[in-house]
Amino acid sequence: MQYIHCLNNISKYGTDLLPDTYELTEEFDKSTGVLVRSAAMHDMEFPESLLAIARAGAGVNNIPLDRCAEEGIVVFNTPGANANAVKEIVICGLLLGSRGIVEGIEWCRENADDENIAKAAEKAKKAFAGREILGKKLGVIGLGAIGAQVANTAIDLGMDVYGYDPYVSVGAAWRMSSEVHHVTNLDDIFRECDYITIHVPAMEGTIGMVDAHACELMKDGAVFLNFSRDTLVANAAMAAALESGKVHAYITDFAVPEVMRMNGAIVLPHLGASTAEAEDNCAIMAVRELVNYIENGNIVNSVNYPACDMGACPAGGHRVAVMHKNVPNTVSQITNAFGEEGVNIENLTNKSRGDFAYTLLDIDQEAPEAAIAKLNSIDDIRRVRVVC
Ligand SMILES: NC(=O)C1=CN([C@@H]2O[C@H](COP(=O)(O)OP(=O)(O)OC[C@H]3O[C@@H](n4cnc5c(N)ncnc54)[C@H](O)[C@@H]3O)[C@@H](O)[C@H]2O)C=CC1
Ligand SMILES: O=C(O)C(=O)COP(=O)(O)O
Repeated sequence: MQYIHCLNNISKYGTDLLPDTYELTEEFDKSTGVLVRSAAMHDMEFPESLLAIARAGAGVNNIPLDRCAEEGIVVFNTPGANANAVKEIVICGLLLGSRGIVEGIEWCRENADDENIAKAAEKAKKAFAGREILGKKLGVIGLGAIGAQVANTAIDLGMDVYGYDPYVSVGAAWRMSSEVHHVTNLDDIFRECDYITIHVPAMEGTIGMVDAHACELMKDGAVFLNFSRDTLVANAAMAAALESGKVHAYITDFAVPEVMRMNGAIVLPHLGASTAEAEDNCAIMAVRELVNYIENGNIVNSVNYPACDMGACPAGGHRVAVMHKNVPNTVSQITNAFGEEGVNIENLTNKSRGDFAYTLLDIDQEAPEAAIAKLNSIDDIRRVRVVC
């Protein structure tokens, strides 16, 4: 039996796909696989039984990726599965930053008991007048699954769109409208655009990238949208920019105390991916990745181990997975360990990613205990698993 622990609510459409040999468990300590959304995992200790963590979503900054790699735990995410949900809320954010919608709603609530509210509204509304997004310049920082969709929809809405992403994938570039202007200097986005939206992961190199310098460059009355992560924006700089009127509105999906104290921030409680469709899509993809890894040793959409796919375990066949450091002489030690026991390797895939590597082998007989013991004794090997 394989035990799966959910650290957050995971859609039933995903967990219903778990085979009969899997059971959802409340006990983290006996889990083979973990399904998670935004639960903080950095301070957690992982049980020896844990093979994989699947993040039903995009951002993995809540998971200690390097420590997981060291402990032979594969971490997956679900690229693109919630991108449409985020795109739609970003479009909503553009409008929230353009029109006095939030203030107008607040005014109506405050005046709910006024019998003459209709007349009062006609008088009050001039305080909530806004501007249109048609023809305005939108800067998109990060043109991955979400950024590319935001750029395309903004083009459809008649905006003039500028995109910046030095690492854009070929797939995302293909999906993006040719009308998106390609920007190679981030400062130009800050300098030129009326609206700016950021869609990059929070990691070394992006944390704090919207700093005092960026705010200083922005056009007077710019609107900044952050549906990616709170840490991308330096809060003190944004607070000052809002205070001075440099930034007209800061629309963010991250309710942190510093932001709650900012005048001019419109704050949502991390709602970007909270649609039924996105939750179902993410859960389905996460469960498929987890089961494919546990059953076949295949790695699809991992963020800390290389991709590796040898198809389904051959019927009646034998497969061994070895997770190891990406250092010289490891693959030969692995093949020797089997060779010395008279085992023939029928298929072998070896892939690396940064400091770690993965070797998946189909062998012609049940893996001999002596070979497995030998592999487990090698320093640079992190985990050896008989898959089937
Ligand atoms: N508010 C919410 O509920 C949600 C928030 N997110 C956040 O949005 C982020 C992006 O999600 P996706 O578009 O699905 O990810 P993605 O991986 O498809 O796209 C990220 C893009 O950022 C680019 N990038 C990386 N470093 C960059 C830099 N320094 N400058 C410019 N571009 C850079 C990459 O090349 C990639 O194209 C996630 O990492 C997550 O933090 C994602 C989903 C839901
Ligand atoms: O996918 C992401 O990166 C998100 O931020 C969505 O987070 P959630 O699954 O709603 O906790």
